[in-house]
Amino acid sequence: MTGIVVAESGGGDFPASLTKQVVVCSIIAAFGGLMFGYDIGISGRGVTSMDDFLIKFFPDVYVKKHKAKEDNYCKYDNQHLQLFTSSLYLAAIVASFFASIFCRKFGRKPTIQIASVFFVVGAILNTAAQNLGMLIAGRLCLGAGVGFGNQAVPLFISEIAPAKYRGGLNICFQLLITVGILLANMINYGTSRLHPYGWRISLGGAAVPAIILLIGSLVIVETPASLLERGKDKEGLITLQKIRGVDNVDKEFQELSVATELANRVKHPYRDLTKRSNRPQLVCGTILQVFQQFTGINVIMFYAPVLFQTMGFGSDASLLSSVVTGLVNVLSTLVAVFSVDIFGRRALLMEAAVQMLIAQCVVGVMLAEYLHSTNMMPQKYAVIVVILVCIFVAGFAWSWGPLGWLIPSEIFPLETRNAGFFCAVSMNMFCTFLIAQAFLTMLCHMRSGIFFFFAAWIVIMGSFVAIMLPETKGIPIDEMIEIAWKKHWFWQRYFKDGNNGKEDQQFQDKPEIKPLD
Ligand SMILES: OC[C@H]1O[C@](O)(CO)[C@@H](O)[C@@H]1O
Repeated sequence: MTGIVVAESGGGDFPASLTKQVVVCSIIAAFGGLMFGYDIGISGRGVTSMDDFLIKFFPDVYVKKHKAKEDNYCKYDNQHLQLFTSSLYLAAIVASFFASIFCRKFGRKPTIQIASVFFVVGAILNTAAQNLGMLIAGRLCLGAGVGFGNQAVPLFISEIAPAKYRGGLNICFQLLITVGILLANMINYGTSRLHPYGWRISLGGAAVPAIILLIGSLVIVETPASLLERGKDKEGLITLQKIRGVDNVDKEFQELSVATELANRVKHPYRDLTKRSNRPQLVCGTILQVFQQFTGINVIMFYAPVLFQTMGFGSDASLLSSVVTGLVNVLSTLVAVFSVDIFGRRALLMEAAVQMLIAQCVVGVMLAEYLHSTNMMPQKYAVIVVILVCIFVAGFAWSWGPLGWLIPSEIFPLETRNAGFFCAVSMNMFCTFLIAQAFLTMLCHMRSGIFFFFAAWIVIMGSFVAIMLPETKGIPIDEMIEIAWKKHWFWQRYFKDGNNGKEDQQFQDKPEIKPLD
């Protein structure tokens, strides 16, 4: 299996202008992120708090919700309801494994096309759903789309972007995820008044970006790296000239060829990944995804309306509050686009950890205080909780959200980058599934204590970053081992053998690249 091939700038003297081709192709591909975000926003934050939807598919929850005496914390504790949200992530884990193989064998473009077909079918099944089976089948299709999309889109964008713009473009994937969540929240707000089929419009809305992605994916280019990886050198050169907008791309093409050649020498990247010298990147890359999810962000993303209703808000106020947090999410992710290369990764992650910790603890205390005694939070305190939730979401959105994807994409050496990135993506999906499946039950049993549970995780992750995570800002990817890992007080011991930590002879000599005629 070959590795991801992302051209490095080396001296940064490749043609670096952002051409129309790159911008258009990136925007089209990023619709994969928008689809992912829309699916996140539509399920937990919307249709599951709509009565018409509950009556049709989850009548038990509907009855419980409207029982005056029912304990607020347990109103929505229903395994089927949670399965509706979390089934998507199970499908995504399985799909992303197959997607990683498909992506290497057939290219990024067909992988994105398959993702969009899954998205369209899933949206149709969900809109037309007559029973729970059909609903879950639709979610599974959407999950398969997420698996294929999330594996291919970040790769696709990274591989066509000029090195200088890769960081910013990479975060645009997360930015579109947040836009998708917000759009879904706004649509939910409108459709919740359309009885009895508003929820069908919400679920059907997913078909619009899916169709745009499907049509758009027919016109995007294949990445030069993927073409080279599959032996189509001439096509790779022509595509590179096309996306850079100049004829002279020799230097970048040469480096790309060297990188491909090196990556192609690795026959078992998954086995390689377990080697001692790859352990630091594997540990940090995957644990960041665990941490990203255990901030508790998806409690807000999936269940904010449920949470706000738990505090005594009406349905409308709950959905509106979700729109507000969704907007904060988008705007704060924009902050990350511009600040990540100025303040660095560690500073953003640590600052946000403190911010999120304070917000979680105060919300926990307020819920414990007011919901315990009255089963209904006074309005002015509920508003404070919404503001605290916004502070929490802002912290997440300019740190753990985008950096959870960016850091794993920049710390692995080329030859294990594909395998390493797959581990990170599937870990993200797995932890998202865990939270989606368990949250409502946890809320019922742990009550306001759930906020302290996530607060404890935030202490752990903040400490991990402070002690264990090297700074990667501004370091060229191919110098990451020398500058970031070998100088780190702890991780340096993994690179003691003096050959860049690579134990194989295969990496000792650089391949010679034959010129193309
Ligand atoms: O913006 C919040 C969203 O971002 C993600 O963490 C993906 O990076 C999702 O799991 C979450 O719902």
